[in-house]
Amino acid sequence: MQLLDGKKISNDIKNEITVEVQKMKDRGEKVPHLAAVLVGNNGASLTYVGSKVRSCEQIGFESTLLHLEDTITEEELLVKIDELNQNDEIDGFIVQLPLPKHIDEQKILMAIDSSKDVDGFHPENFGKMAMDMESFIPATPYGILELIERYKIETSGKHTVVIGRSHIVGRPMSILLSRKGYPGDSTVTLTHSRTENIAEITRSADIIISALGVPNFLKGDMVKEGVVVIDVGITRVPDATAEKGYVITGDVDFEEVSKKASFITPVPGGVGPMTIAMLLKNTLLARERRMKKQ
Ligand SMILES: Nc1nc(=O)c2c([nH]1)NC[C@@H]1CN(c3ccc(C(=O)N[C@@H](CCC(=O)O)C(=O)O)cc3)C=[N+]21
Repeated sequence: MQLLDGKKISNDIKNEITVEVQKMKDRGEKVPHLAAVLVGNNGASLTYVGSKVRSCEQIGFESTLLHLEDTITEEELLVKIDELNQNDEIDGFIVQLPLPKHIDEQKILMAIDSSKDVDGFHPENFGKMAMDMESFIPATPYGILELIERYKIETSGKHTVVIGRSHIVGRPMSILLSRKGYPGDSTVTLTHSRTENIAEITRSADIIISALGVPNFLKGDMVKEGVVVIDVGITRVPDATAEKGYVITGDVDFEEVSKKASFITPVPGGVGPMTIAMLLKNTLLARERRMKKQ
């Protein structure tokens, strides 16, 4: 069994981006600028947005954090988004999800200028991705593609089983791995909460990507020998003995499944850090594309 070391690969990618930023500086060009919009004080969201901003500083990007009260109205938030759309200093921005219940998430995502949508959540980017056109690929699926490539995992003709049909991970992942060329050409099965006999399906999988959010869902008897397992789950499970009062737990029973897997991601240290690295990569791409247009 070999670990798919997201921590290490994400650091490699950050170092590669740092080199590109330095070249931009040397040429006297503007460096990439990422803005993050955070509404309210959700604990996990604060952690993630914090590490996005810190990563920007590490690699030499400019960053702006727009931290808004959870009492903000949808209309007021739309005004903030339009300001970011218009602001020429900002190359890309994200609106951290989930949003408070009184705000229509779809309406907000639709308001983001697609050329600054470094999360790749706007339907224009989703459609372009599905049609192999230039777009922003959502950071988590993009990070999984990078892991597959950098560990040279064969995908052509393989049976890939995706668990979970979210717009952010499962659905785009199923499209990306069935595209022509590498890392694609997979025969993809997209499974979800209504899937019957899921263990029968996962047992026939060469590659399993689980983005369900149910701790320790995938057990040893649900996979075949030699399977490649990518665990996107990151649930905070309360644990009084843990330093922070919780442990981050994946969808995969690592203890059992790692005994049969050829490759497997750890949680934490797998897909999570890759998500952040690919958000930075998308921001670099946004800057480069904007510069070309000028
Ligand atoms: N607009 C938007 N874009 C997102 O990309 C987005 C979002 N909303 N909402 C929430 C999810 C989740 N997400 C993670 C990013 C990093 C880690 C990460 O670095 N995880 C570490 C552990 C971090 C910890 O201590 O919790 C790891 O797995 O090793 C996890 C999850 C981005 N998301």
